[in-house]
Amino acid sequence: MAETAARVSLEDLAAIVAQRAQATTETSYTRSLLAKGVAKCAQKLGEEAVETALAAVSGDTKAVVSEAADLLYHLAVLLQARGVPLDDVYAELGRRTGQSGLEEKASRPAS
Ligand SMILES: N=c1c2ncn([C@@H]3O[C@H](COP(=O)(O)OP(=O)(O)OP(=O)(O)O)[C@@H](O)[C@H]3O)c2ncn1[C@@H]1O[C@H](COP(=O)(O)O)[C@@H](O)[C@H]1O
Repeated sequence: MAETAARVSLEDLAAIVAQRAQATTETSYTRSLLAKGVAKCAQKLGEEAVETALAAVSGDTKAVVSEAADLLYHLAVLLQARGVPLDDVYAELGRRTGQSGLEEKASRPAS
């Protein structure tokens, strides 16, 4: 019988990325990506976002799951590269709870 892989949460992923940031570029994709700097990490995140969006409209549900996993991993790497704790993102999401997205949009300064 096939073994079921453990589930990995965003917190787990952030912890894995923080730990792999200490590895060598020879042994870790995470470390080698971080070594290329924030702009490269941001580019990878953008690519994965586009690939997730394309998968969503393609009708291939397995591809959506796979690309979304890539996207979350690259988000964790970008947050690590910028030194932004995942907890700060959670706090921001919490701050928005109870307010409709339409209210939030209306409260933004005019650009
Ligand atoms: N979740 C992931 C994960 N998702 C995607 N990827 C990598 O992200 C890359 C996706 O980018 P592409 O498809 O564009 O691949 P590519 O063309 O080779 O990428 P580039 O050369 O452009 O950087 C692939 O190399 C994937 O293997 C990941 N790499 C690592 N993790 C996690 O991080 C852990 C540590 O990995 P290492 O840092 O490599 O030890 C792993 O055990 C996983 O838990």
